[in-house]
Amino acid sequence: MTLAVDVGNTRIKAAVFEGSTVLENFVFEKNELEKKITKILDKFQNCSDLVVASVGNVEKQSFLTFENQLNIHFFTHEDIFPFTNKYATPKTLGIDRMILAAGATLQFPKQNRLVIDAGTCITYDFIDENDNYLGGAISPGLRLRYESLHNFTARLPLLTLETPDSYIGNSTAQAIHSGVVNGFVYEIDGFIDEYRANFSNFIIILTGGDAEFLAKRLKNTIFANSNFLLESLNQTFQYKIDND
Ligand SMILES: Nc1ncnc2c1ncn2[C@@H]1O[C@H](COP(=O)(O)OP(=O)(O)OP(=O)(O)O)[C@@H](O)[C@H]1O
Ligand SMILES: CC(C)(CO)[C@@H](O)C(=O)NCCC(=O)O
Ligand SMILES: [K+]
Repeated sequence: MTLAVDVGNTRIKAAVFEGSTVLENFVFEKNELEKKITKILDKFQNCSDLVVASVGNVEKQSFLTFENQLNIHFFTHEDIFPFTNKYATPKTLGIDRMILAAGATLQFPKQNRLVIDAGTCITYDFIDENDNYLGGAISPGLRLRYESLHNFTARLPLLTLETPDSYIGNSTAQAIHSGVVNGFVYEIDGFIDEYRANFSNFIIILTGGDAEFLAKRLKNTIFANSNFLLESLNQTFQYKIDND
């Protein structure tokens, strides 16, 4: 059994895997890390490996208390990945994006792949059919958009996610919901159209905290898998064991 842990910018997500099957999913805050992992390992005593991808400010040291219980693998740029990294600044590429790209490469061999992760930030990652990771885009996520409108203005209230009535927002609240939600959807549909115009034979993977909300609203029909990062972590770890 493997415990996969994804330390995002907002919260932590984890899953226990038996082979490629998820036994249970967990979501928690950074200050609960040690307590929650202790509880998970109490429940799943057959866990032999703990694998981590962290883009938050949680470092490897935070997991060392579990070192006598199981093997810990904290993914870094030094690991072996199933794609060729063509990013001009490979060392600054987020480890979450590398894991997503690895998962896409392993799960969908020999085709063009676009991974869209709608989390704190929206990230776009493109891996071509020859397994070259080319890059993509980073933009503010849904909640970040609501918060920035409020934080950087005097008069805009802090709202929480709501489906707008129309693209023509007829009040401050509706104008904000339209700007944030419709803007978000138009952005993603726009990117997908651009990729479709330039590449054939490609698959889109949509994941992240806002994936399900988003999937229903896109003009392009794509399948959402909120667990894709955790599944990819588990798979990339297996790939590492097989290829190291
Ligand atoms: N309980 C929740 N807490 C925070 N965000 C949530 C929650 N439920 C849904 N969301 C949505 O999820 C988005 C954040 O996504 P996610 O949880 O994947 O981010 P994250 O933990 O920072 O991970 P990453 O850094 O990998 O994006 C927010 O834009 C928000 O709209
Ligand atoms: C973009 C985020 C914040 C998304 O989680 C993360 O992947 C990150 O911190 N990336 C570093 C910059 C880059 O990927 O080029
Ligand atoms: K993200």
